[in-house]
Amino acid sequence: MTDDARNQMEILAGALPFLKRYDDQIIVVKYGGHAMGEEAAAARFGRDMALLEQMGVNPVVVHGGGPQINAMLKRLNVQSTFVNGLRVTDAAVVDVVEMVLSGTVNKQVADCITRAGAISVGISGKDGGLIRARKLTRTYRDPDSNIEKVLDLGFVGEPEHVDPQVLELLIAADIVPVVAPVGVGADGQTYNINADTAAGAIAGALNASRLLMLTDVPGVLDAEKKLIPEMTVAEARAGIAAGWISGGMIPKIETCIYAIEQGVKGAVIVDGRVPHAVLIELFTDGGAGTLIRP
Ligand SMILES: Nc1ncnc2c1ncn2[C@@H]1O[C@H](COP(=O)(O)OP(=O)(O)O)[C@@H](O)[C@H]1O
Ligand SMILES: CC(=O)N[C@@H](CCC(=O)OP(=O)(O)O)C(=O)O
Repeated sequence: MTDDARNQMEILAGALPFLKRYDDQIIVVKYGGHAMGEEAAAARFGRDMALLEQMGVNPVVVHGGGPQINAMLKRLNVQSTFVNGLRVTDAAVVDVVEMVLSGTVNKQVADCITRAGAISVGISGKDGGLIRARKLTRTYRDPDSNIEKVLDLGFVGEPEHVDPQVLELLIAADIVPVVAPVGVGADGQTYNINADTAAGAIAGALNASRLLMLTDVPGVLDAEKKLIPEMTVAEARAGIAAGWISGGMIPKIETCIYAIEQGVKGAVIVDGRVPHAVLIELFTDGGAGTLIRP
């Protein structure tokens, strides 16, 4: 037997306790638009999801697509801005968001997993009554008048109710579900939901054992830009208040906190650019990225 073969078998044997831990468990993976990157990375992600399924773990993918939406808005000459990491979404923008997320991106992600040998089906939060949404209302304190005001982000939604039945049916049939973060209101209005928020709500409704947030940074970085391997909910909240956690990292951290409060056992922010980041996180002692804990 060669050294390579022996190493391979050692790695496989080392993964055994972790395989037992995650056997038949649901792992929700948020696959960010920035993490999708080039074709080779997407193919690798597809293979990792197919491998998890083969190992008896049940991955559920919730994807983003912020950069992909930006590119399409630019092509169509439609303007949009962000406030606290959320896209201000008017009627024209929501049409493009739905087209890109539920269309191109959703099908691409499911296809990567299917081509890697699993069966994957892409749906949006509008399918099977998965995500009923309501308009997101946020308040902020106006610095000039010091008065609390309502922030209107247009058709940005938040999950009001998640019915995981359609996902449970797919999981029971050994199909890997891929979800686009688009929801529908009681009145039929389509809402643009931040993908992190959607992933957290789905992880909570499915009682997932892990929520993994794949992005394009090594994890949460401190004020000196050093990776924080582990942080408490209180420390994360302090980082947002102090401002060294900002932009797109805010909905990510808030989602991790929400998921933990819903009973998800661990929420981790992982660098999706690192090859096999999900497998390293799940099947090694050291893990990867930043673990948020109660
Ligand atoms: N403390 C922090 N640690 C790491 N990233 C941060 C932090 N504060 C803000 N960010 C920003 O958050 C971004 C990740 O969020 P986002 O761009 O929305 O990712 P995704 O598209 O993967 O959801 C990083 O690229 C970084 O610019
Ligand atoms: C309300 C809101 O901001 N929605 C996001 C949905 C996509 C997303 O979250 O994509 P990433 O995970 O790649 O950032 C948006 O319009 O960009």
